[in-house]
Amino acid sequence: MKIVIAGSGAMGCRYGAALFESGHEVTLLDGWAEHVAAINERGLRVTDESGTRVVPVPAMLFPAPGVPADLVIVFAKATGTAAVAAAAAGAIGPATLLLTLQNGLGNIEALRAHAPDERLLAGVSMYGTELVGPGHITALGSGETVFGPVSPSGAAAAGLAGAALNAAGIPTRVTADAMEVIWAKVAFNCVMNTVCSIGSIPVSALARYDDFDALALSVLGEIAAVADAEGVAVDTAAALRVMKAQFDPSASGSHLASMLQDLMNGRPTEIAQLNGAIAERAARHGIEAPANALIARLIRLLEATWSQRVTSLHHGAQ
Ligand SMILES: NC(=O)C1=CN([C@@H]2O[C@H](COP(=O)(O)OP(=O)(O)OC[C@H]3O[C@@H](n4cnc5c(N)ncnc54)[C@H](OP(=O)(O)O)[C@@H]3O)[C@@H](O)[C@H]2O)C=CC1
Ligand SMILES: CC(C)(CO)C(=O)C(=O)O
Repeated sequence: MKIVIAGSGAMGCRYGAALFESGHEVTLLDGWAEHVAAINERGLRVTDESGTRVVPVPAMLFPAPGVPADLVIVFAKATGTAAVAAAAAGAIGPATLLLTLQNGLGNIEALRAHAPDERLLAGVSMYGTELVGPGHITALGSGETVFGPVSPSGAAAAGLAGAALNAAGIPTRVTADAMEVIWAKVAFNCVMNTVCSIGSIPVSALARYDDFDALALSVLGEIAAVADAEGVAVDTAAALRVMKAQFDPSASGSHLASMLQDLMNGRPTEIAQLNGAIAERAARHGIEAPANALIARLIRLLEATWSQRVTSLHHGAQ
C-alpha cells in the first residue's frame, strides 16, 4: 500500500517504520525541518528493547504533494489535527482511507472536512513512544492498537487497514464501535497523562500511591456522565483496571506520558482535547465536572510556568 503518515513525531515514526519494514511504500510527513532532514540524511533511528536500528524510510516536509495515497494515518497532536489534515490534503484522494489513532476528543470532527465517514477510521494506540531528538525515537513497551470505521459502511476498509498493521507486527484489533474505544482512551489519558504530568513521574511511580483509585474515580465519574450524555458508555471500573495494568514497566510503566513529554519539550499539551473538552462538554450538558475543570487549570498552569520549575534546593543561591 502507499501510506502517508501525516504528523511524524514519536508515534508517526513508530508506525511508519513498522509499515515501511513490512514492505509498504511509506512517506513520513512532518513540519519539523531538522527532524525531516535527519531522517533523510541518516535514516530513522528506532530504539527498542532489542537495541537501535536504522530504518531508511523517506520523510518530507508538509505540504503533501498531489499524489493520493491508499492510507493516510494522522498522528499529529490533537491540537493540530485540522491544520495537519489540510497540509496532507494532497495525499487524500477520492479512494484514500484516513485513519486517526490520536489521543483526545475532536479528531474525527476535524478530519470530516477531508474524507466522508465511510473512508474515516478512528481509534487508539497504547504504544508508549518518545521522540528523543531529530530522527530518533524510543519505542518501548507493548500495547494494543484498536480502531474501527466511523460509519458501518467502512467496515471492509477498517479490516484492510487492520490487516496491514497486524502484518507489520503492530498488534491491532478492529472494532465495530470506534467511539467506545476513543472515550475509554480519553478517560485513561485524562487521568494518567495529567497526574503523571503534575507529579513529573513515569507511569510506574503511580504504583506507590495508595489513594490512586479515589483520585482516578473522581475524574472518571465525571467523564462517564459526559460520555453518557453523548450516547457512549464508559465503564469506570474497567478503565481503572486498564490504568493499573500500565503501572507494570513491561506495559508502559517506564514511559513518560505524552503530555509530560510536551511540557518537558516546552510544547503545548493536548489538555483542551482531554480534561478541557470534558469540562466544556459537561457545561454544555448541564453536568458538574469540577475535578476535570481543576485538572485542566493545573495543566495550563504548568504550561505557563514549566520553564521556571524549581529542580533543586536553594534555588538561585550563589
Ligand atoms: N507518544 C506516545 O507515547 C503516545 C502518543 N499518542 C498520541 O499520538 C499523537 C501524536 O503524539 P506524539 O507522536 O507523541 O507527538 P510528538 O510530540 O512526538 O510529535 C508531534 C509533532 O510535534 C512536533 N514536534 C515534536 N517535538 C518537537 C521538537 N522538539 N521540536 C520541534 N517540533 C517538534 C513535530 O511536528 P511539527 O513540527 O509539524 O509540529 C511532531 O510531528 C498525539 O495525539 C498523542 O497524544 C498516543 C499514544 C501514545
Ligand atoms: C502511552 C500512553 C498510553 C501512556 O499514557 C499514552 O496514551 C500517552 O502517553 O499519551
